[in-house]
Amino acid sequence: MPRAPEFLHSVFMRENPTFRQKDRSTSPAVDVRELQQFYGTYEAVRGVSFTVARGELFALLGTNGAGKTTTLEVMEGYRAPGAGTVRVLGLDPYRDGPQVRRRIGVMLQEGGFFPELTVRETVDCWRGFISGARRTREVLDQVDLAGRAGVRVGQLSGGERRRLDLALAVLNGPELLFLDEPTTGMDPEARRNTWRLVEELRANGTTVVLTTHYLEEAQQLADRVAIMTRGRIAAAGTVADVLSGRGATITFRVPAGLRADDLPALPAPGGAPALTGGDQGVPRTATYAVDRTGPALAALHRWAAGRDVELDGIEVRTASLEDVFLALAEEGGTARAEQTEQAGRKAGIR
Ligand SMILES: Nc1ncnc2c1ncn2[C@@H]1O[C@H](COP(=O)(O)OP(=O)(O)OP(=O)(O)O)[C@@H](O)[C@H]1O
Repeated sequence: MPRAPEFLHSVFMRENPTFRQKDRSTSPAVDVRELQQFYGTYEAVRGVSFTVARGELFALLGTNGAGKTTTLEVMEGYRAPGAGTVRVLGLDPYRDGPQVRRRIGVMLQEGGFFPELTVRETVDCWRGFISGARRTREVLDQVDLAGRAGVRVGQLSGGERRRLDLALAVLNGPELLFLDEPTTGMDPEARRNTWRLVEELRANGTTVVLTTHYLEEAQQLADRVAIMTRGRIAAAGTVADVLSGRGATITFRVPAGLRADDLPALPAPGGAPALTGGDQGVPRTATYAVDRTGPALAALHRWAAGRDVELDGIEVRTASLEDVFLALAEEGGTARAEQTEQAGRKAGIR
């Protein structure tokens, strides 16, 4: 037997199908299905699907021109989907724009500010557009700009401007925050402070969707990531999911007096190591790329014990997000070729 509030809730939901459809608590924060987006005839986003759960921090990664910002702009309601469906907090962000915008915060790649206004005046000015906005002082404290409140925006550093962008994005106390490359232009300390702030927001229940070029940022912050290349999602999941099965490298200094032929073939793709160094005082180093570290290390230790040699400087390094990112970028065409193509297109069409 349901208790009274649950019972009333279930009756209300049954009698109000429209409300049920927009139920805030059960629908994912973001639900993107088979999204396609075109610029003229160019298909910038080619059938992308993912969901972001409430309270999750989701990072969209990818090479330049992969389609991250375009996907973000559809989620933010700035563009109608070319094909497919997008739901944000259970609503259609394009059709239900005003309703959605009240509940989300958006930090664009480049915010437009009036350089003559001070930081405080800028925030006050934005507060005028928002009902129930948070207090200026509170928001400036949160982004560590309270000490710069009286400074003209034109005199802020690049990193400080990004923090002002962030202040404006969280002014309405959003349930869902979109951050497009939030730490670009920040020094390492400011970047870490921003990570702390984003972690605090998430700890307080805010859902965060971010794009970033800093892979350690995604590795540090994200519950789940999706890596886009050329308009498609090439890998997605937790960082551990994305790294799983991506292998590792085993490196050690080649013992003195041994030739390349003396080194063992390990259970690894190709079996043989890559050799580096060996002249001008640089020690000769062997590196094996292996799928599974256990059998490869066991074989290496058997070989070393049999020859009575030391494996000096041995290091086992599992694949990082950067390794996976670069491998995927190469699979989708080299990142460099892609960037050149994008630059040409941007120059011609934008
Ligand atoms: N207004 C536009 N007109 C024409 N092409 C565009 C336009 N905006 C984006 N594009 C193209 O669409 C593709 C995806 O661009 P998008 O900005 O979404 O990529 P991105 O992954 O965010 O890249 P970056 O990391 O460089 O910001 C690119 O090839 C880009 O050149």
